Amino acid sequence: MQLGLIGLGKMGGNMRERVRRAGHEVVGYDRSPELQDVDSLEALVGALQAPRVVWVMVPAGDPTRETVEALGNLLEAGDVVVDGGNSKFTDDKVHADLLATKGIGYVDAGVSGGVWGLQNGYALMVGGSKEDVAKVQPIFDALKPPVDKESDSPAGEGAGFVHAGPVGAGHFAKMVHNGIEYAMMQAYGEGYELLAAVDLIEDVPGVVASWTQGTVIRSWLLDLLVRALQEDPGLDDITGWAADSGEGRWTVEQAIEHAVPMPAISASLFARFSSRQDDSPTMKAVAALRNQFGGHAVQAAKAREVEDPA
Ligand SMILES: O=C(O)[C@H](O)[C@@H](O)[C@H](O)[C@H](O)COP(=O)(O)O
Repeated sequence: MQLGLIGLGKMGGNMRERVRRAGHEVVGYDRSPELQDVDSLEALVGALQAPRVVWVMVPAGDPTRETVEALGNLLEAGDVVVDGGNSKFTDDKVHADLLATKGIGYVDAGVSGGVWGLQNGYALMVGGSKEDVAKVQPIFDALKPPVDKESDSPAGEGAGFVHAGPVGAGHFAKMVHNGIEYAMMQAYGEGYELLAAVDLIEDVPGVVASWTQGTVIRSWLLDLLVRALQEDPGLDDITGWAADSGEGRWTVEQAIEHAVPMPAISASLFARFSSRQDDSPTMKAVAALRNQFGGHAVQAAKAREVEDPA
């Protein structure tokens, strides 16, 4: 079948390639001329035969909203828009309702797999009506990981793809996935730090590597930590600064709304905020208070740099 794909960056570019390898025709648009197959959304829509499927793979928020709105003015009844970015699930109903006024369908797809997806396939968590999802299914089949017949996973054919529910369910499932991702990375990171903190352990990368087979905590993230430690055994080349793109915050927001206790995921989110502080105002206050009530020692701040009068 034909697919229109908007956004050909790290994710979209590889997805175009994977879908093409499965024998489908992909017409790609990106703002960067060196990546694009066509040079406008109008040209992309014009190159596809109805009913069209157009997959949006641009950053969440305004770029996705603007693209969906533009497509609403270009597509026609019976076409389907897929948002495959990391959009907040609450955006999906807004997008679906907007497109529904023109009879255009909408499917939200949480996509996991990062830069490895071209090789390994992309896990897909999908929301939308049965009818709209069915129109996109050949593309989902091309993108998803092949079912591993050797695997002992109890998921069987259910591994790597789910139609999780109506519009919004795909991005909600992906949001929770990412919350779990935060907490798992945090747990591996904390374990790594303790191993590295003691003289008793002489081969930290070796311990981590040994855990990748047979243990209860083996996982793909652990494999990636082994890889990172092979490239940079003491992680000396990077600083402990971690960004977040919103999914962890939305997961914790939902946990609060539904009174779901989420100590591990919320702690891992807050650890990222801490990672971006040079000097914690909270801990300054704690140190100041200990000093006030108990005369406990504080560490003097580094002398402020004196401005060069020249
Ligand atoms: O499953 C995936 O492939 C990842 O979850 C991916 O989608 C993730 O969103 C970004 O790599 C960074 O997310 P953060 O900036 O929130 O860590």
